[in-house]
Amino acid sequence: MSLLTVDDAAVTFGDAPALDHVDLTLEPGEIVSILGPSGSGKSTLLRAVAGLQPLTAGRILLDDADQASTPPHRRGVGLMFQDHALFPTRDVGGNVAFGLRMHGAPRAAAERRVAELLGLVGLPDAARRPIATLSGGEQQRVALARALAPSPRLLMLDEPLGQLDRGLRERLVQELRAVFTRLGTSVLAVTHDQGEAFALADRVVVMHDGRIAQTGTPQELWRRPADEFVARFLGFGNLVPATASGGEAETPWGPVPVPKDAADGRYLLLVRPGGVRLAAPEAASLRASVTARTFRGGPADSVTLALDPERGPALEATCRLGDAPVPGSTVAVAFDRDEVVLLPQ
Ligand SMILES: Nc1ncnc2c1ncn2[C@@H]1O[C@H](COP(=O)(O)OP(=O)(O)OP(=O)(O)O)[C@@H](O)[C@H]1O
Repeated sequence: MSLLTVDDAAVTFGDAPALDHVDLTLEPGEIVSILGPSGSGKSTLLRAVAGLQPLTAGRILLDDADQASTPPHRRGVGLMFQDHALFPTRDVGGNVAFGLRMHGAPRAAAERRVAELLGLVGLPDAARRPIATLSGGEQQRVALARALAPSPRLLMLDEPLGQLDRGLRERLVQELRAVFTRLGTSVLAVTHDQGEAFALADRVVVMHDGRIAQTGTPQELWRRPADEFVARFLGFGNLVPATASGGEAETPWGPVPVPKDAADGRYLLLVRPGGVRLAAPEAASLRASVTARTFRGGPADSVTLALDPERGPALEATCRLGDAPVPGSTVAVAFDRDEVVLLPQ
């Protein structure tokens, strides 16, 4: 039995659909990220599940029970928003205990739970600290402890790390995943940041104009974006129209090898930057000049190259720093079949 079932859910403001007949399930213990650009309907979906946004059509089920007549506070879901609004006049412990006391937990039990949660989020001795003395990252952890305290059956996060700087976000997202995995918490998290979605979730749902464009594990989305929108949203740019026939495609760059099992026909062809290889001039038929190179770092000492080929649109390639040609030089380019994806036109 799925924990959450969104069944053909629609929300319309005026005549514009904010949620356009969306189907989604979430299993117990699963962490799902909703990823999409601004205005794609992410928050509307979250608010609908929480009961804060009525549906125009369709159903929300939790543990198979239709929630149409269940008010938000009886749905057993926890919410943590970007603007996490801690109570400034209560100390850390008072903030974390808030939901517990609301649910009628006795004081001693609430205090034990607060101590347990503050330990879990890495602030074991902070219960009596005033909110004003906390850094942004510490406030975020307190907000998380507060949302987790009543043990919601589903925890929903709306851009939970949106206001923090990049380094802190990357660290916190790993901590969040570790905490959720340890507790077995079921999570639905909204973000417009691909890195955050990939680092946090077991499964990512990409939204576009109120619809689900693609659902899959981070690896599946990265390996096989379903269409041009998803590919571009994930940052892929090497896209050209192509006609495939017999394991090869005719493209503006010339012939490109395509997956062996691809049916003949017309496609939009994507080459991931890692599949644009710098080759010996005699081994490749496409020459390109290097227009820029950007050091990305990481364990592979990776560099991104901007290439201007003799035919076809600009190309992006990645290589190791030690192998990277300097801007202004001419290289020969070959395409790696395994890094080519054929998308519908
Ligand atoms: N209360 C409202 N009244 C009218 N239109 C709304 C309302 N709430 C959302 N919308 C519209 O619905 C669409 C989806 O909005 P939503 O906030 O769900 O998008 P989002 O993906 O969460 O965007 P963001 O990342 O900017 O928060 C947008 O076009 C938005 O303008």
